[in-house]
Amino acid sequence: MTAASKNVSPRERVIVALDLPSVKDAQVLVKQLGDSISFYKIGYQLGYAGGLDFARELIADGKQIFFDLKLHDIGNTVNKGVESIVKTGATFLTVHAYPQTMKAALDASRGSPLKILAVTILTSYNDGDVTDAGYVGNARQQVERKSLQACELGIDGIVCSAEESAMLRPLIGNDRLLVTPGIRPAGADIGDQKRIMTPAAAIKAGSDYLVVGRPITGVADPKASADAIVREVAQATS
Ligand SMILES: O=c1ccn([C@@H]2O[C@H](COP(=O)(O)O)[C@@H](O)[C@H]2O)c(=O)[nH]1
Repeated sequence: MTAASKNVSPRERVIVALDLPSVKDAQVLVKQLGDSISFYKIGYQLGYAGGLDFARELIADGKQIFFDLKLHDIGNTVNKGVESIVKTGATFLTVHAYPQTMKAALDASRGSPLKILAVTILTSYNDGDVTDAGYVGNARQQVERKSLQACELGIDGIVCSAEESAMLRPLIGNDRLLVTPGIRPAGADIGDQKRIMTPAAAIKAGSDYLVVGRPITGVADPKASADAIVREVAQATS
């Protein structure tokens, strides 16, 4: 956990991934979760189904929004895209951790409250997947290399697995955020994730924010699951 997030409550540290097919489904879930959750992530599925406008509604209702759009394009395109995202009032936006991309995003967000997060190596990748993607070295080494590059450019935060949080914290310092998907409460279905940690272990390893999707959205009682995860985070931070 960083100085940058020291005043963040356990509830705000749990970001629910709204990976749902429609705004209607998302509205139902957000209502079910009520005050248990205050931070939502919108990615491809909902984003391409009206989620960008829905984000504005959530922000107007006092929720925080993480746009997980994983931008990667020529600098000018990324820069203009980020300018549009700044106007929504979102809190976080992801870009892939490529230097031109990160620089363009940071230039566009400068002076705004939007924080740019660099996606290093996806949590669904193991070492074999990293090799298949054409990288030299293993997942951990690539996460380290990309994170250092991102920090040199002045990135606001890193997206990685919580498995790398303890290794990264001393390297990236206390002012940058570690945002970690691939969170699985003990006994939860792992799905396609490969580099995972429990909520408590992730917080203890130094993660600032935990991204949780299916362990909340895919269970019979999402609110009970969310409350249990927030409790686990609270215990781990106390
Ligand atoms: O490396 C990454 C980057 C982003 N994600 C996103 O987080 C959620 C995780 O959902 P679960 O259902 O809890 O697996 C999902 O929206 C991904 O797109 C990630 O998993 N890993």
